[in-house]
Amino acid sequence: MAKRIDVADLDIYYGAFKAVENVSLSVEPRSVTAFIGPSGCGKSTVLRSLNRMHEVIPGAYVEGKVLLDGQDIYASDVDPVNVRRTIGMVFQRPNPFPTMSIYENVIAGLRLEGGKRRKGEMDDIVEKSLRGANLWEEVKDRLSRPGSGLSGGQQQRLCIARAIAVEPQVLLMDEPCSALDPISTLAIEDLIEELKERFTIVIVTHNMQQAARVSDTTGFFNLSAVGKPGRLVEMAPTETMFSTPTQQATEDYISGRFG
Ligand SMILES: Nc1ncnc2c1ncn2[C@@H]1O[C@H](COP(=O)(O)OP(=O)(O)OP(=O)(O)O)[C@@H](O)[C@H]1O
Repeated sequence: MAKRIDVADLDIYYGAFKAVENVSLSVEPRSVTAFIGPSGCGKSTVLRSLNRMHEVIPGAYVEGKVLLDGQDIYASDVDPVNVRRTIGMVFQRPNPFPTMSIYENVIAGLRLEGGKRRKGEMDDIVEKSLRGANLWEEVKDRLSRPGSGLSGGQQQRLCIARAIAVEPQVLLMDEPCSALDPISTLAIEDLIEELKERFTIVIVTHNMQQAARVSDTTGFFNLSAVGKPGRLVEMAPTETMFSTPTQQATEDYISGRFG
């Protein structure tokens, strides 16, 4: 079931360096939210703090709150591994496990969870996830071949299938199309449109047309100078952001005057 995210007064650090300051925002269930902004303003850092991936970097930590349907994901009794299962992530470069078959790639997350599942049940999950990622028709006759044998766009859809196989409630996507050609990019964008019926989606993108095409809400991040923390300047329905932003910096960025 898709869930909502509420972030309050979030500061994000890499050791002594405060990379992001004072972010508060909300993400509605079953919606697509895009984070845009110039390089280094902290989009990926904020994204990774939403499923506790940030803290895997030594010395990295956050202050503030991230709530998933009202539950603090940073509470002391919460297991970060569970958080990452509930809030899945797709990365910039497709990263299927190269020696694993397409089939094994899809169920890799389930295998990590342990527990016994019958072969028939696994087959169903593989088919459903690959269908969900719009990849089934292209790979159904070669499920036992290595995932690395697929095209870049297919590999990224395989990674999306792997992410949705564990039925997360939120899907975070960090520039999922930046390594893909335009046709594969459109395939992923169509897929995002379908996935939002089941998942809450947050996507970081450098491509403003992409943000305008796929998202319901857009957040614009910026930083006042190199070495200063990034901030969320403005967040609003995507149409509003691209037609009548309230902040000059947003207007300058979306009209291509900087970044
Ligand atoms: N592992 C790290 N260790 C230390 N500092 C980091 C690390 N990763 C990112 N940073 C710093 O945190 C700040 C925000 O980086 P981040 O990658 O989140 O920005 P971004 O907006 O996603 O940039 P881009 O669009 O270039 O990917 C930058 O100053 C960056 O140098």
